[in-house]
Amino acid sequence: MKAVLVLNAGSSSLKFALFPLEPGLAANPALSGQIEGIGATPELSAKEANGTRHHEPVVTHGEQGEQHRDALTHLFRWLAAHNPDLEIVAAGHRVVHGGDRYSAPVKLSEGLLRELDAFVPLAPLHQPHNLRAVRAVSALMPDVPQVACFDTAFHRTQPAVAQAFALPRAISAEGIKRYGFHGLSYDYVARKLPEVIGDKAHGSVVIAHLGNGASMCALRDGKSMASTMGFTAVEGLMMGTRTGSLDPGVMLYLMEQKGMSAKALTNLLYKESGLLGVSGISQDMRTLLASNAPEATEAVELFCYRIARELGSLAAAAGGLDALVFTGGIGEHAAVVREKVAALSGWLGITIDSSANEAGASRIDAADSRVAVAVVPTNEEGMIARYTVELLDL
Ligand SMILES: Nc1ncnc2c1ncn2[C@@H]1O[C@H](COP(=O)(O)OP(=O)(O)O)[C@@H](O)[C@H]1O
Ligand SMILES: CC(=O)OP(=O)(O)O
Ligand SMILES: [Mg+2]
Repeated sequence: MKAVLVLNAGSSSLKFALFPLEPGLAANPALSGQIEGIGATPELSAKEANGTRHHEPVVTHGEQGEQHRDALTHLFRWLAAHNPDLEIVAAGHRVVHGGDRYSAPVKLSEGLLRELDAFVPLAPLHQPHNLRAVRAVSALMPDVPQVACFDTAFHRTQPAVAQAFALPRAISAEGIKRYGFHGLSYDYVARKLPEVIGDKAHGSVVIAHLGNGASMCALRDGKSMASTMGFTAVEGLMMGTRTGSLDPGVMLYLMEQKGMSAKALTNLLYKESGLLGVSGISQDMRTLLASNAPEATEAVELFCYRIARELGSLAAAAGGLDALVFTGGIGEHAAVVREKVAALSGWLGITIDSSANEAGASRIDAADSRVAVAVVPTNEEGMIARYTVELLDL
């Protein structure tokens, strides 16, 4: 089987999928899964298209870089053992940051990798791991062409005003601007949307990608007009462990009055805040929804309130609101979150049908809702496979 391997490498996980190279490229992979717990007790879990599931431990050694390399080596051996006729013809990667220069996927080379290394400080939770996976594939399969698919690329259609900070020109000229992320997800959902909401997909739309990382995007005619994430993936919504937008004065105060270092602040903003920090219980929405603790309820309320606030702002950027779309692990599965956001957004013309919402339907707006409300499962891996095949002309 000739196949495209898709990799989405995170700090402690490596998500993978194999898309058979067939005419029209299958929307669903022959196999998908992840190695989780890299750095602790790594485990591979995978699911075949026919529903067969696999689980096994993974042994890794050494420092972080070597552990990721070991995890990939394990994955390649495992893939070959389970698919004796497998021929990986290309690898497509999620690379979170492509800066200002890349508004489309590109073929990877040594030179490009060095260029992308420069964005590591801008996306510390993602970029180093994304690039490490590319280098590991180069080392293990030097002849396989690789493609970088950027989370930032989809947002390069935004008007300049949506990408600007009110900073002195010299600083802005250095590339300190709003980039936006989760673009692979927005692109996939935007292409799927006409099937779900018809012509409204070409109007003013807001998509809420609510996963571990969470952001929202305003679109007009399927193109990004604005996003809640900015220079880094910490701006905007409250997330699993990230603060989202925070008065910069809080950071100055913590540095000047509390002597907090840049490293400690980075940890605070990226790893100790959000649902985890506010609840003091968990970063996982499922755990919080199942908890009776008032702190868990408060964290969920704040999460939904922030989404509703940003929805008003993005409707302004989109010049109105014809549709609201939920995606990502929370957006797709947490009916309570959708219900709460809708309840706060009645003023925009949003009313949802509670039973459709609880049943997990793809259209959840009530008959008298002016705004269409939809739930569209995202498929970042499928988008990467499609980009890779198109770019390499496979
Ligand atoms: N059935 C569910 N109900 C509520 N939340 C869910 C459900 N399934 C997944 N989630 C939440 O989705 C989030 C993870 O989203 P996902 O998009 O998978 O994350 P990632 O950004 O790591 O890809 C977690 O907070 C998880 O609790
Ligand atoms: C950009 C970003 O936040 O990604 P993730 O949701 O995978 O953390
Ligand atoms: Mg995600």
